[in-house]
Amino acid sequence: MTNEAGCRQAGSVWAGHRLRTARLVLRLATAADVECLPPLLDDWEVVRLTARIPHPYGSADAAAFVAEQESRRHSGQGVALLLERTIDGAVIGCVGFGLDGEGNPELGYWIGRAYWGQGYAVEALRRLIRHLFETLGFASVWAQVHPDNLGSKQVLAKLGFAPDGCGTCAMPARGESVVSPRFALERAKWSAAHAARPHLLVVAAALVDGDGRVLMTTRPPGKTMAGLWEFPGGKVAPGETPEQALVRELEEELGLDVTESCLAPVGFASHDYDTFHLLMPLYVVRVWQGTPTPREGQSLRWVRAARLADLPMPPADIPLVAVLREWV
Ligand SMILES: Nc1nc2c([nH]c(=O)n2[C@@H]2O[C@H](COP(=O)(O)OP(=O)(O)OP(=O)(O)O)[C@@H](O)[C@H]2O)c(=O)[nH]1
Repeated sequence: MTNEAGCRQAGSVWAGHRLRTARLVLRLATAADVECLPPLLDDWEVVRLTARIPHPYGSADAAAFVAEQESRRHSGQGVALLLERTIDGAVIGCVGFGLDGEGNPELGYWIGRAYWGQGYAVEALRRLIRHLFETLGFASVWAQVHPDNLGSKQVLAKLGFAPDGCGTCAMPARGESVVSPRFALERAKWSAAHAARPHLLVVAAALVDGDGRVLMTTRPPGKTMAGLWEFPGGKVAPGETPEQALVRELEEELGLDVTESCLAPVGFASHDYDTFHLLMPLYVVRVWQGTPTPREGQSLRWVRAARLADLPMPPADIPLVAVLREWV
């Protein structure tokens, strides 16, 4: 766990973890990623304020990056994780860290230009930071950004980082060094904010038809995780029982009439999203009045239980797929 200087080694603590967020999987790069990196990184606007990404950027640079990251990870210098979108498997950017001389992680990140302004950097870094503090036990993390990189400063502010002086930042790929502001986040501050995240009670239904297929719906445009496939349902309102909430939600979302007596609880999701903890009982429903009609712009699909795992879904739903296989 520690190197000769007494520092924790990144390679010895990063055993290939894949981290999930609401919309992303954070994973190590492999040789199969070499072709997807140049379309994202051969873009001056993306790389001009970064320290080490060459410009122009081609397949040879991507292959060198993948090889270098493997050796950095194994030698305990740092870890880079590509951001893969759950909905379509597209690689959209990268987050990572390198250990400084005192063994503290310094964060780095970039997002492909087509994916700017959608909260992906904050979402991915929030997950990485949580892993660094909660699982790997680091005491603080820091980052240094080019003075002109306003977007990057905003990302760090949203994550709770505070200014922490200035330092000279070598930018070998740009052929210069720049005096840049530093930002830091201590574990105690992060822990207090994280502990204050709310619990959310949501209720969901697996509507099962006569052929044993389950009705899945996409999250409507404009909602969090839009486009991912989920079980119909929604938040339990104050004063409602979960069953009452489900009867209401199925009528609002799908125009279906179910009575509470038709609802059979079969399991629940307890998922710690980075900004709230979800508790979601799942009910199997086999009897209803009406034809499922998308009333909120969602898509509908009847899916065999054995094929549910093929759909991109919120991370909380993944364990429920196995539960449903036993019931359907
Ligand atoms: N309905 C539903 N929500 C889910 C599932 N999985 C999952 O993580 N969630 C999460 O649970 C929360 C439900 O919120 P929602 O926006 O659907 O609730 P709602 O219909 O009451 O929406 P509203 O607050 O816009 O009125 C969201 O954060 C959603 O991402 C699922 O399978 N079904």
